[in-house]
Formats: sequence, C-alpha cells, structure tokens
Amino acid sequence: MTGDLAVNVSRETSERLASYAALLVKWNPAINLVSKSSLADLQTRHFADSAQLFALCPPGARHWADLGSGGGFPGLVIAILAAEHMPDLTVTLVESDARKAAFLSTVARETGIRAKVMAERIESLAPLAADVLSARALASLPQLLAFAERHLAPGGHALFPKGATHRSEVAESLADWRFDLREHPSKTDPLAVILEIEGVSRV
Ligand SMILES: C[S@@+](CC[C@H](N)C(=O)[O-])C[C@H]1O[C@@H](n2cnc3c(N)ncnc32)[C@H](O)[C@@H]1O
Repeated sequence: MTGDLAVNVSRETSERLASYAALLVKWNPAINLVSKSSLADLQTRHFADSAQLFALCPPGARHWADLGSGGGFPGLVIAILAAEHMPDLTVTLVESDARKAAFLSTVARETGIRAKVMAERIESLAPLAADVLSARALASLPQLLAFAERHLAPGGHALFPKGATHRSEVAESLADWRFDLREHPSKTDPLAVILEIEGVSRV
C-alpha cells in the first residue's frame, strides 16, 4: 500500500498501512467504519485522502489532534506516517463511539504505533493545545472553528478537508469568526479542498 500517498514510505510503513486496511475490512461489517461503497476504493478515498494532510504538517509540530476520527481517517494514517517521518509527533484521536474507539486502539496496538485514543465527546474535553487539528466529515465549518478556537495551541493550524460546499461554509463562517485561510486543492477529489486555518478568533 504505497501508491499515490504524497509521501514516500518505507516497507515497514507500507506493511502497517496494509494491516490497518485488513482490520478495517474485517471490522467494517460490524461497526460501519466507512461506507460499504467506498471499500472498493480504500486506497484513494481514505488512505491517500488522509495522507495528503500529513504533507501539510508544519515542521516542528509536536501534537496533532484528530476530531471525530471514526475509522481513523485522517488521524490513524497520520499516526502511521508520523511513526516513520515525525517520531516526536504525538497523535490524539477523539472518537465518542466506544466501538470505533476500540477499533482505533486495536489498529494502533497491532501496527505497533503510538496514538492516544480518547473515547469522549469533543465538547467535554479540556483544551487539547494541539499544534495541528484535523477533522474530516465531522461538522460544518462554523462548528469546526469553535473546536479550533478551544483546542488549538497559540499559532496552531487547523486542516479541514471540505467538499463542494466549502465556499458557502467559509462565507457563513465570516459572520462570526476571523481567521487566516489557505485553500489547498485536494489531490484525490477535483471538487474538494483542504482548508488550512490559523488565527481563529470570534468577531
Ligand atoms: C461521519 S464520521 C467521519 C469519520 C472520519 N473522520 C472519516 O472521515 O472517515 C464522524 C465521526 O465523528 C464522531 N463524532 C461525531 N460527533 C462527535 C463528538 N461530538 N465527539 C466525538 N466524536 C464525534 C462519530 O462517532 C463518527 O465516528
């Protein structure tokens, strides 16, 4: 599992990603980690889509937090890539569904990577002080900005993959929030972008 990941990976990392994919396929019928239709295209729809965020990690980041990790996208892919490329990066995965959180812990254990799984609701967490905050398919941008305000360390970056609605979500957010925005085109979906956001504050 090395094609189109936007990052060069060693054989060990490739084997970890393959083990993760095998566990996902095994657990998916019981706990619906990803849509059944996307299983046929796991590599692009989930692995490459997640790995492109790792390429945007600011150098020197120490703590990456992924909110609403579900089956581990992007957070678990980030943790596996970090084990090879950024071994000092701590990765926290927040997932309130206990069965999905158990899956995340199982993959971390079986692949031998470090990831801190928090089986809690985001709203009940103490501030995470993350250098990088990610969330895919979790909430609208105004809600994500509220999470970013609470959980990013000063100077931290949020990376939010968004689909075709991103322009209207940004416009809606500007009523209540100030932030610096860079838009990165998605490498896996021509209609999608990754919103890189810094300096979040309320209007
Ligand atoms: C649509 S899924 C997306 C999962 C994954 N990020 C992905 O893109 O494949 C959203 C996930 O967020 C979790 N979630 C939703 N609201 C949450 C909350 N308030 N706190 C923690 N997890 C939450 C859900 O249990 C679900 O697994």
